[in-house]
Amino acid sequence: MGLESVFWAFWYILPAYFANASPVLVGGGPPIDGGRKWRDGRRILGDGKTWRGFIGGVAIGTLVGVVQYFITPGFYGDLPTAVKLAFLLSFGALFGDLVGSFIKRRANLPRGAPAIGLDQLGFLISALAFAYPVKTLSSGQIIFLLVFSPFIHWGANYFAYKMGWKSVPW
Ligand SMILES: CC(C)=CCC/C(C)=C/CC/C(C)=C/CC/C(C)=C/COC[C@@H](COP(=O)(O)O)OC/C=C(\C)CC/C=C(\C)CC/C=C(\C)CCC=C(C)C
Ligand SMILES: Nc1ccn([C@@H]2O[C@H](COP(=O)(O)OP(=O)(O)OP(=O)(O)O)[C@@H](O)[C@H]2O)c(=O)n1
Ligand SMILES: [Mg+2]
Repeated sequence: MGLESVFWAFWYILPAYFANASPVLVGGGPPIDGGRKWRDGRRILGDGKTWRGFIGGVAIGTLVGVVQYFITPGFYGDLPTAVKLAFLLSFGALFGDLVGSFIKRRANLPRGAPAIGLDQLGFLISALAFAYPVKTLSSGQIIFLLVFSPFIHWGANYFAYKMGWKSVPW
């Protein structure tokens, strides 16, 4: 795959990356599940999934898309398309993150426990699925993102851990 095609794949997915990373810095406050438990007696989502993180992440991811529009207008077509795409990528990423936590809680994993695969790819697959109707990538670009995103995710988490933003490096 050409370098240019790799660049556009990252450019496309950037709002989802920002949406996923932002809650670490802007999250906190009341949890989305309101502290409620599922029928198995464990939390529905857990204290790691908050309204502030979710809404803040969607807002930051969407804003990133707007900034991207002004840098490369041709990539999106027009501003409403850029907003729609960035919103769907961001919402999709954080929705996928919630589904991941739901699955982790059902598997009896405590908040913050690593779930290899789910943690690195859940948000990405969900973001790609939500954004699909507006604009999508070639299958080669999607495979590229699926292969390389886990490394970037691990790198970003390690960085956030070293910065003291996260208590665990995953
Ligand atoms: C403006 C505000 C308030 C926040 C901006 C948030 C921010 C700093 C965004 C950076 C966006 C970005 C390009 C992130 C990397 C991509 C990515 C996949 C991030 C996934 O987020 C992981 C996140 C939460 O983990 P979770 O899925 O378990 O919930 O981890 C939090 C990480 C950060 C807040 C720090 C972001 C990291 C950097 C700015 C450094 C990035 C370092 C690398 C990409 C290292 C590359 C390493 C390799 C191996 C190539
Ligand atoms: N919707 C969200 C998502 C994340 N966060 C914040 O970002 C941190 C890291 O996110 P993540 O790794 O996804 O959560 P975990 O704490 O690991 O919880 P889980 O085991 O459910 O993944 C969380 O602890 C929380 O402080 C948040 O406030 N709201
Ligand atoms: Mg985690």
